Amino acid sequence: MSFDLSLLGWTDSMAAELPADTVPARVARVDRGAAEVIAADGHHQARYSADVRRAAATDPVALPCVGDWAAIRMLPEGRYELEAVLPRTTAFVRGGVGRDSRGGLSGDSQGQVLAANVDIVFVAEPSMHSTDFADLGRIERLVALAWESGGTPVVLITKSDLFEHGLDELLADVRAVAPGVDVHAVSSLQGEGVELVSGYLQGSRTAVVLGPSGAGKSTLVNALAGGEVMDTQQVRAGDGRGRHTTVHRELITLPGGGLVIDTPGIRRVGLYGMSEGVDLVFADIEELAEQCRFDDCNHDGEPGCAVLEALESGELPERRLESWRKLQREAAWMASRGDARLRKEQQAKWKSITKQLRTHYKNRGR
Ligand SMILES: Nc1nc2c(ncn2[C@@H]2O[C@H](COP(=O)(O)OP(=O)(O)OP(=O)(O)O)[C@@H](O)[C@H]2O)c(=O)[nH]1
Ligand SMILES: [Zn+2]
Repeated sequence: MSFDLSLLGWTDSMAAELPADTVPARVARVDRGAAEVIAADGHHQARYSADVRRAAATDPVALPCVGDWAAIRMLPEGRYELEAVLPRTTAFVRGGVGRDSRGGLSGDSQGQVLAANVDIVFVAEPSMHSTDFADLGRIERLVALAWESGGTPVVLITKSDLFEHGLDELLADVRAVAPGVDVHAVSSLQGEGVELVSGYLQGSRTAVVLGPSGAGKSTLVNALAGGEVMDTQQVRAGDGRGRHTTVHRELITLPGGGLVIDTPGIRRVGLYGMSEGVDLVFADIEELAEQCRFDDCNHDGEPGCAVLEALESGELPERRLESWRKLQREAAWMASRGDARLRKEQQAKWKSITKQLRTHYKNRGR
C-alpha cells in the first residue's frame, strides 16, 4: 500500500528539516521505545534512535507522539529507525500536574506531549447533558486549552436534536464566552452540521475533539469517517491460540479528507499552565482590569475598580467573572503544586545525603 503524504498533512516546506538518507513519516501511534508510522510506502514499526532516546531522557517533551512528523531511516536488515522528530507546528502538552480519569492528580512530574501538529481543536459540549444545559465554563476552559496548544478552536454544541426551543439563544450565550471562535450546532445522529465540521478539515488538516464523556465525540468521528473506526485485530497469544482484541486507531484518516487524532490522553486533557490561554479567552476582563485605579487590583472591593463597576452596570456577567476567578485560582494552585513537588524532591535528596553521611560516620567509628 502506498500513501500520498500530502493527504496526511505533509507539506514540501518541511522537507528541509529531514536529515540525509531519511524519509518523512507521520506517527500514528506510540509504544514504549517505538512508534507506528505511516510513510509513503506504508505502515512501519520504527524504533527510536539512540539520539531520540537520549533527548527524551532529559526532556520528555522530545518523545515522539501521535501526530508528529518524523524522519525515519531504513536499516540494512530491513528494520526502521525513527531518527528525529521534525519541528512541531502545535502541541498539546500536559504540564507538571496531570489529572487522571477520576479527576485526581497523577504522578507525572514533567511535561508530556499528548498530540502534535493539530490544526483544528473541536470543543464538543452537549446542548443537554442529562438534565443540565451546556456548561459554558467548561467551554471556556477547553477553548483556552485549544489556544494554548497553538491550534484553532471551533466550538460544537453537540446533540442539538435534544434541544427543541432556544437553541439560538444557547448559541448566542456560547459565542459570548468564546469571542472570535466559530460556534456551530451539530447532531451526529441526524447528520446535522457534520458536513460543516468536515469542511474545517479540507486541505488535509488535522483535528482533535475535546469534550466531556458522553458529549458525542466518538459518534461524531464515526459520522465523519462514514463508519466505525475501531479496528479488530487478530493477535497471537503466548499459548499460540488466536484471540480477538479491539485496537482503537489513534490517527484516523477521513474519507472526505483530513485527519482526527483520538487518544485516551487527549480525551482526558484537562487544565494545565493556563496563563496564556486564559488571557485570550478573558480578553474583555483583562482589558477592564487595565483600567482599574490600582495596578495590583484584586477586583475585590478596591476603590476605582473597573471590573466591579462593569459588574454593577451589568456589562460584565457575574458568571463570567466567576469563571475567570476560578481559572486563576486553578492556575495558581497548579503553580503551587509545582513548588511543592520541588520541595519534596529536595527533601528526598537531603535525606539520602544525610543517610550516606551517617553510614560513612558509623563505619568510620568502628
Ligand atoms: N440525541 C443524540 N444523541 C447522541 C448524538 N451523538 C451521540 N449521541 C449519544 O450520546 C451517547 C454518547 O456518545 P459518544 O459518542 O459515545 O460520546 P463520547 O463523547 O465519545 O463519550 P466518551 O467516549 O465517554 O468520551 C451515545 O449514546 C450516543 O448515541 C446526537 O447527535 N444526538
Ligand atoms: Zn479591579
